[in-house]
Amino acid sequence: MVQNIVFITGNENKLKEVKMLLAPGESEAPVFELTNANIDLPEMQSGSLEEIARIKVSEALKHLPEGQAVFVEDTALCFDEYNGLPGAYIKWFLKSMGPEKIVRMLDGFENKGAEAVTTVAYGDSEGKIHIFQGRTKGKIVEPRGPPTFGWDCLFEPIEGSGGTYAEMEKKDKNKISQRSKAFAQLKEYLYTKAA
Ligand SMILES: O=c1[nH]c(=O)c2ncn([C@@H]3O[C@H](COP(=O)(O)OP(=O)(O)OP(=O)(O)O)[C@@H](O)[C@H]3O)c2[nH]1
Ligand SMILES: [Mg+2]
Repeated sequence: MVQNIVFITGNENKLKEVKMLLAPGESEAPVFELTNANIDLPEMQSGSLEEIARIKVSEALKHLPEGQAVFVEDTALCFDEYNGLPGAYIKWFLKSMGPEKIVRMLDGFENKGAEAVTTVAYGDSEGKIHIFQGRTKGKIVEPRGPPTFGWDCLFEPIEGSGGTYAEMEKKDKNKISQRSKAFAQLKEYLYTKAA
């Protein structure tokens, strides 16, 4: 039976990527159907990315009928020189400063290293929570590429071919991004559980 799973997010760019990442492969029979709900969930902030995602999905479960499977994700951008900050707070830094000033936060530091982290929390039909996490290392650079998605224009992944996320085709970003690594684990879990 094809199970329905709801992805709760207010972020159109995330939704676009996640739809691509969870699409069944050519030889795969779909085991779940993905729908989306834009519910503005309260986001508890914490130093623990896992705890943020866990609480976020618990909030989501409160809005849904019992037995509905759901997932959320929370994405952080962690600077090496800041010992992991801004982390999950990057959203608020972006909102108040914009990408240009975020780059200036590393002026005076030689090490521009950063790590993008996506943490997925999946609440299954029994309300049990499963956590999956993907990480991609890179560096913070002067903005390059269209400023359409958060900090995409200032993050240059090491695994890529030298471009920022914003300069990459979606399909290429999806080969190496922290989000693709986290969702590959969720997909694997959903497919093996159904087997
Ligand atoms: O350049 C980017 N490439 C990415 O791959 C990416 N993923 C997330 N973000 C941004 O980082 C903050 C995360 O906050 P966040 O995880 O709470 O997201 P959100 O509040 O926008 O959506 P949601 O919580 O409703 O799902 C938000 O400012 C997002 O726009 C990204 N920026
Ligand atoms: Mg959010």
